[in-house]
Amino acid sequence: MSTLSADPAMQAAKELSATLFSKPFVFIRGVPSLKFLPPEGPPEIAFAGRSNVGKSSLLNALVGVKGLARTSNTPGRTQELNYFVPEGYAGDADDLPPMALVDMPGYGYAKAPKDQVDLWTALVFDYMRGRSTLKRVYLLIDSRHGVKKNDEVVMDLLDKAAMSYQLVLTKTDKIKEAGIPRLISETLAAIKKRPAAFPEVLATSSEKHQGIAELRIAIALAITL
Ligand SMILES: Nc1nc2c(ncn2[C@@H]2O[C@H](COP(=O)(O)OP(=O)(O)OP(=O)(O)O)[C@@H](O)[C@H]2O)c(=O)[nH]1
Ligand SMILES: [Mg+2]
Repeated sequence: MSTLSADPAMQAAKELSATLFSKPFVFIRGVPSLKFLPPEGPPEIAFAGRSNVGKSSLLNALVGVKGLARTSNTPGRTQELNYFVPEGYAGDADDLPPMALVDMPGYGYAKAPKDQVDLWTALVFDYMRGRSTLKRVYLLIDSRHGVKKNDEVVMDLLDKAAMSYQLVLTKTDKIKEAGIPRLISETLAAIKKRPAAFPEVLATSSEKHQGIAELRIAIALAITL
């Protein structure tokens, strides 16, 4: 047995991830501006990244429901902070879901007017800076493009806010499998000196369902921190 699987914290996270993702998830709220945020309650996990990087697709792969979060070829599909929770909780103070997943608008290029994109970016940045129940931001990076200038800006903001984040490579089915380990080490090198970055990079493909079990376990660990 490897040291990792013998680790009691890892074992507990595996069990928690199995429980967390055993129920169907439902959409509960779209938040167009901060004043519509739900009261702070369950631990939140949010997905950030450039437009079209695959945030909504990754959320769907995590919960196992195609089309729950709306996806599109057109950058700028997700336009609000969209909250998803496991079903079966009333949502009152004494019956809160164990966590909420938050799909967010992308930053950078989108097929939408600039003013609109600026508003989405401000919404995402303000939410990530100021939400005390936000446990971790998953910052998605397209495997074909790597870390870009606007990802660096987001990481600067998260480091400054001391908001924990972890990088996730997406769409690995679009690159040669042999190139993945090198891409992971290059990405790790890019975050080495960043204080709030989790020192591990996950590689995923929502299309091929790769890296999804690992991400579920990482989320289970993150919400128990
Ligand atoms: N090949 C491949 N395509 C993917 C994968 N994940 C997402 N896509 C495609 O990439 C496009 C964008 O996916 P979305 O999930 O909508 O991306 P997003 O980051 O939510 O985009 P915005 O909401 O516009 O910021 C869609 O055409 C998806 O089908 C993947 O793992 N592999
Ligand atoms: Mg989206």
